[in-house]
Amino acid sequence: MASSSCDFVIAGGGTAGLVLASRLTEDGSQSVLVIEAGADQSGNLQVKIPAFYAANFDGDADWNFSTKAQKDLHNRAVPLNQGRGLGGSSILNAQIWGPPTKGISDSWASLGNDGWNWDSLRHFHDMSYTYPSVPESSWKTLGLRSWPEQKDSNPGPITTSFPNATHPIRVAWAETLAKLGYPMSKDPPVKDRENIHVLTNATAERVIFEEGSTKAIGLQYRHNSSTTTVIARKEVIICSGAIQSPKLLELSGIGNREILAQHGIETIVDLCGVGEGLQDHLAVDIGFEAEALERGTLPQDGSRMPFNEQLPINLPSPSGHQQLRMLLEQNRPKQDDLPDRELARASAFYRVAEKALLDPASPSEVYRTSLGHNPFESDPVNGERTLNPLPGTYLTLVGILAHPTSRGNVHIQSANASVAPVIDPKYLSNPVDIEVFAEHVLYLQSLASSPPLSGLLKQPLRPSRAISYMADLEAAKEYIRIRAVSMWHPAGTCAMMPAEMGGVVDNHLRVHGVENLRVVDASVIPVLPPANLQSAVYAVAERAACLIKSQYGLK
Ligand SMILES: Cc1cc2nc3c(=O)[nH]c(=O)nc-3n(C[C@H](O)[C@H](O)[C@H](O)COP(=O)(O)OP(=O)(O)OC[C@H]3O[C@@H](n4cnc5c(N)ncnc54)[C@H](O)[C@@H]3O)c2cc1C
Repeated sequence: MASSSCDFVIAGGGTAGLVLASRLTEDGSQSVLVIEAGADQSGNLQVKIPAFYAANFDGDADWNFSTKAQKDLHNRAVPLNQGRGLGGSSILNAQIWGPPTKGISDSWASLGNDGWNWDSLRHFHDMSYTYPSVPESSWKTLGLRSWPEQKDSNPGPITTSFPNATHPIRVAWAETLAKLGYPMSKDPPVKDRENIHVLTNATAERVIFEEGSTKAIGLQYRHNSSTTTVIARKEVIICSGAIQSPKLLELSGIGNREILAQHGIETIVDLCGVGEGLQDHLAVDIGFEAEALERGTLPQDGSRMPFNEQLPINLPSPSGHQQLRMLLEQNRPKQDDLPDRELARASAFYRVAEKALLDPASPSEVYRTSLGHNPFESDPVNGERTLNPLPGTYLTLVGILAHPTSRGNVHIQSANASVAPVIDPKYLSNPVDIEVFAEHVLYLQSLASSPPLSGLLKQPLRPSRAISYMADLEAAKEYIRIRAVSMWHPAGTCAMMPAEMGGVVDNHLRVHGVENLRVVDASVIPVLPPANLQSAVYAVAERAACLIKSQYGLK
């Protein structure tokens, strides 16, 4: 077993891992090694163009995970694609940017994480991205009431923009802007630094500890069919994502003692929260046939197009709130069902969800439109994975459950690092979720019947599949059970919370009971924001870099 050394070893060159590597190497005296299991896909055009994101599914850039059969989804196993390659899930994702709400950011602090609230995180959101400047004349067409001036924005490395390229006019618009010299998003020039080392196609297998202690001193990884170690002079930082960071901890002897014993792994630290608290956003779509649209506005060939609008919304009717209050009370985690530590964690999460769901100013669902219909999900009736596009033009409305109360887990099923873990999100296991979701999915039909949208859709409404005609809440629930899919936002499996509440890392993202070991990625996010996850992951990684730099006095 050969070995080398550097200051920081990062296990996982994904979204969070690369932010950390980039920030830590701003100090030229520090050396960082990134170990990434996948390849460098930066030359792959399908990775760079948002509309192609699903084209990478099932290939080399995808771990191609699938959940355990989900009882409340008619025993379906749900595909849970995750990015495998430099950039991690950001190389697969649809590049939608949606920073979290203030309420959810503040809830992270309420779970015992000092310093993790909206006021303190806002700076780290700003550090990660720059928003586009939008002239007032365009606010209306973009659905904006107002837009801050760009001079108020920090120049973060990720340049966000509004969707384009779906209509010839928008294409021309983007080309015109480029010709006029407006900047396009560029990768920050980090790759050429001498103190950053990136090893692709290398899989981290376990953290190495000082003999007889709980101090992490390095990482064992597999590269080119041989096993190698690297010594971390300062820290090992696990950034392997919400599905595989808990796996790496368990393989290293950190986790629930009973689970480790089942696989013959010696316990270094008994930490029962590892792999627990798994949460994810479920989504359901209904495609409606469209009419009276100019040729070219919607795709004629049925291909899937990028999402173009996102609208967070609360429950449609006030009577829904009364029922919701009762439902929430009836389904609180109960002492009889759970051991003490699990009850503490489940109750803390539930309180956050209750507050968010009952807050009329907070969205309980996020709605989206997508041009075209959605042929790539499995057919709920015959299970076929790829459906033929339907002739005609379609607009798909998508509903995403913003605050799931159900929690699941992910654990190893073998001590062999090459074996995938068992992923059990327990989708909809808390009855609150299906009730809230069904009400919103029914509301999608009301939205489609409301002007001016109704004027663009064939009336009476003609959904893309017969099964999506929904008469009532019960029909909507059935539709959800056969059709809901993951939005690919797994989080919470190494939650930032005190150990006595079932947390895995402290508010500096250090693993409880271990020296020189941190986790920095979606797994530490204790409660999902109601929107897409990546902006929260970037902010977490930016903050982690700041905490680490300050601990070691780095530039
Ligand atoms: C298909 C898809 C679409 C999405 N769309 C959006 C969207 O439009 N907007 C949005 O905001 N969010 C979206 N997301 C979510 C977002 O991309 C993720 O939440 C975010 O990228 C997670 O970042 P991370 O750093 O936690 O993990 P990742 O970015 O997944 O990084 C983990 C990295 O660790 C590597 N790794 C794992 N195990 C090992 C090991 N043992 N050794 C070495 N390397 C290892 C992986 O290969 C990967 O590169 C999407 C996600 C997916 C999968």
